[in-house]
Amino acid sequence: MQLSYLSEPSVLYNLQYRYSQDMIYTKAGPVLVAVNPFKKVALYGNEYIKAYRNKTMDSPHVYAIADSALREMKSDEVNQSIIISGESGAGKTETAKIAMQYLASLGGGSGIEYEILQTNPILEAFGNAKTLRNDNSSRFGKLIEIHFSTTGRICGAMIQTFLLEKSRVVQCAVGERSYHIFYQLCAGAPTTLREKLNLKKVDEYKYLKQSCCYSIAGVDDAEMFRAVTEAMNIVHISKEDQDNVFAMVSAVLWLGDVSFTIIDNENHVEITVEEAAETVSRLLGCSIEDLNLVLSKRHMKVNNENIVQKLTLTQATDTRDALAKALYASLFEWLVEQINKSLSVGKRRTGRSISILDIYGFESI
Ligand SMILES: Nc1ncnc2c1ncn2[C@@H]1O[C@H](COP(=O)(O)OP(=O)(O)OP(=O)(O)O)[C@@H](O)[C@H]1O
Repeated sequence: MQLSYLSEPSVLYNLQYRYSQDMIYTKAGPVLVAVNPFKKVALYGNEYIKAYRNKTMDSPHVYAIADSALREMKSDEVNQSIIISGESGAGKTETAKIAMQYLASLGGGSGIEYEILQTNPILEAFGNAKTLRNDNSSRFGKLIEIHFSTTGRICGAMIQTFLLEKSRVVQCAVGERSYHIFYQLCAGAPTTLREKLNLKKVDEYKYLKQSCCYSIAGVDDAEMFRAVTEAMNIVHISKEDQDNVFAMVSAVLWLGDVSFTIIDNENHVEITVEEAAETVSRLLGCSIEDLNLVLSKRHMKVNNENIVQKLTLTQATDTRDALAKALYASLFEWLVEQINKSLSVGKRRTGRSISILDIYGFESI
């Protein structure tokens, strides 16, 4: 904002110069430009929060943006929105979390702010994956609406998610991973759960094997699994529901291993009754016959008549993958629903809100 001559080279030079001094934030009118440092920078924490709250610090920062949203919400009595945009790996999700931390710190007190922050590990486990650009890439868009009471305290929140990348569940490029939760569950499930869900090692599942990538440098999936279950406890997802969630995650993995046997010379198939089919039907709570019916036959209604068409190998494989994607997407939606119930504002919704939009990056090469 202080540049005398505004041109692309001078803007870029200044961004680069500031970046080299670890000044990753620059102000351009009401817009904050954040350049991903890809390392820990000493710009966050209680001291900084205090300084921005007391206005003893005024250099460009996400805290300053969150602070003005909070102030304007209170003084003008108008709801505020913070829109975070940028390409994949730019730092949107981290920036959204930093803004949430500031709001939680200033508007906290009831304890609900801690629950709101704990939704991050859950949504990241089920909706983030390692891509070639970003080890923790959000594969969905998120809008979080944080509600404040008339006294300016956080009283609840509502999360909306958009466009989860379902195809990743069944197909994944070499060097990338599917959703973190698959690896976390296999690495961190305690023995009893492991036996109940008949869990194998990650490199034994067809869906996970195709990308030849099982771990992320510096990330302990078993430890992350414990963090996710802890976060689920905090947002009041019962132990029984958690077990059901993990049963569905395991069912999706095992679905990828369900194979078919050709039964005639027109390439029609039936499900092969072996460990994969048995495990899937047990975890889903249906019989193998029902699973076979769903995966190897198509039911149609023509002129009020029910017609059953046998599927070929390719069609049955596509149906199996579609079921895996639909199961996973429903599970993700269900989780968001449970989180929203736990954070529900309900009758406490008396004041205003600040929304943070973190919409996922576009891969431009
Ligand atoms: N302020 C920051 N300080 C330190 N590291 C950061 C910061 N912002 C981002 N990073 C690093 O960059 C990585 C990618 O950031 P992030 O996941 O927020 O990107 P994104 O824009 O949300 O990407 P996608 O669209 O793929 O989800 C983070 O995992 C973290 O390592």
